[in-house]
Amino acid sequence: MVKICCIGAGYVGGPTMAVIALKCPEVEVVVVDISEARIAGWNSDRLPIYEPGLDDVVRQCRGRNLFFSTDVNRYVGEADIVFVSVNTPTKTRGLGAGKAADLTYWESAARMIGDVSRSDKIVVEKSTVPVKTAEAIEKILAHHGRGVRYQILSNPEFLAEGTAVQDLFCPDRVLIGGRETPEGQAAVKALKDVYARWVPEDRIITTNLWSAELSKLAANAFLAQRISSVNAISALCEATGADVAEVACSIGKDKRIGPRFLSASVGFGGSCFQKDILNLVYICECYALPEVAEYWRQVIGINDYQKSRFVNRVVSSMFNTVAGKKVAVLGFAFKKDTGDTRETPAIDVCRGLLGDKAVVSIYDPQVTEEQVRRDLAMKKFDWDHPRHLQPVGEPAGQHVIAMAPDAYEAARDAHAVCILTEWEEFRNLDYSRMYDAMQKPAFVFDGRNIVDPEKLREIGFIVYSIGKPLDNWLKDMPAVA
Ligand SMILES: NC(=O)c1ccc[n+]([C@@H]2O[C@H](COP(=O)([O-])OP(=O)(O)OC[C@H]3O[C@@H](n4cnc5c(N)ncnc54)[C@H](O)[C@@H]3O)[C@@H](O)[C@H]2O)c1
Ligand SMILES: O=c1ccn([C@@H]2O[C@H](COP(=O)(O)OP(=O)(O)O[C@H]3O[C@H](CO)[C@@H](O)[C@H](O)[C@H]3O)[C@@H](O)[C@H]2O)c(=O)[nH]1
Repeated sequence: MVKICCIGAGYVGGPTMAVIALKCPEVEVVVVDISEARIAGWNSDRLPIYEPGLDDVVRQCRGRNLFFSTDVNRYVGEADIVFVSVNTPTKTRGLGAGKAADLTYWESAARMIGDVSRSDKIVVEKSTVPVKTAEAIEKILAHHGRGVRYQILSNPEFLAEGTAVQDLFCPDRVLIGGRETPEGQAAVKALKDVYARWVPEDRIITTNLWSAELSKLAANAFLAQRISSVNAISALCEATGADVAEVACSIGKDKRIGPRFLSASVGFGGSCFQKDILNLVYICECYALPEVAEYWRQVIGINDYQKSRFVNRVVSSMFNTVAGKKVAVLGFAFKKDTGDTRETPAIDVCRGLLGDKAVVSIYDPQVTEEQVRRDLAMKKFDWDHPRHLQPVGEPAGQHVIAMAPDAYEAARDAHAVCILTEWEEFRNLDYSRMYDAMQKPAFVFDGRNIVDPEKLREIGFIVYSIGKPLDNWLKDMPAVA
């Protein structure tokens, strides 16, 4: 029986291994983690991450050929194939701070593999890493000696949260990079055989190691660039009276552009886009390519601009002050169908509102009060460390932040509603009921373009929707930072 062990039971390690276990019943899959709480969660009825369809997959194979354990040494030692899916945060100190990937967890996992291995292993990079990381891990393992032979593969993950199970069942492609030696190619084949159990062969791409590593960073940079492009156009739409949805629809009809991933928003969030672009920027700088670095940095620049532009709209529309005013925030997760709040635009928007002394009332169907308080207290990039190692600052005060049990409670007595996550339930709220319970004039700031501005205006709201023709009220109040 082939034995697989995955180091890191997070958003990637957990779902990916669950699907491998489901599709390959003859393979034993063990997911290990240094976090006892995470592993306890995976072994319980309430999984540590919310992902549609995941409960069902885990239920089918946990205890059969899927196991979760904190006994890292034992299961790594026994495995034929070791996936490494640990955190690769952005460095906050020292060389490359604010850009470079912090490979502390990665390196400690590599050293541990070297320490406990007594049999040959294929080591698979699942984490997103800088180009040439495979060379670093080869060096670490080579120096451990003991006659154990290792093959390093790059097999980056492309799943998106909220659709992880679907993405894993039916990926656009699986990418496997390996050394161009007979041993390297044999390792590539061994991993390919695992995926080939359910992924059509023509979707399994094999490349050299560096192409695979770079493809992951490039894919995320391209995706994020699309969002920054449409968001940049959204600002111009507001200035000119064009409608960003109509522009996106028109340009998306061009097959060379395509219709997906063109929704203007309050900004992209999530654990990957910003981090991976910063990583790319740093690599470009290291290879003396400052123009290329600057090009990609601007994708993040526009994203930051979009978030602050949104806050400025809110504050300027409400007579340039939100001090003491209740503002309802609907949605805190970085996108719908996930409870993940890593790098969510809601953090920056809430901080901006709190900076202007608003009283913020938040409702999100999947995010807890504890998580919101941690997020608002944490410094930039600190969220990307294992939870029990995250440094947390002074939590935001009880009097300025409150969690509401539902959207109506959040909006009661509020001056404004800000929609920051595109949860389906926010499309179908009874906005008349909400309006009746709010202060007047009542505002809706739709950061996801999910409500019909005309219908809301009929109710009486003053409405701002990203990239849509502006309400007369807003035209008179330019949002200047
Ligand atoms: N989240 C995504 O959608 C996504 C998608 C593709 C790629 N990635 C990449 O995958 C990697 C993991 O991301 P994630 O979202 O799963 O992170 P995560 O924080 O959810 O999970 C990482 C886990 O690794 C554990 N860990 C860290 N060091 C360890 C060690 N030495 N031994 C054992 N366990 C250790 C942590 O406790 C944590 O549970 C990152 O490089 C990320 O960029 C993430
Ligand atoms: O048209 C769009 C599409 C997305 N977003 C936002 O962009 C962010 C990222 O969304 P998405 O890419 O769907 O989710 P992630 O889980 O962050 O997935 C991305 O990051 C992963 C981690 O590297 C990759 O594996 C995936 O392929 C890549 O899509 C979210 O805040 C979305 O709301 C928009 O604003 N407009």
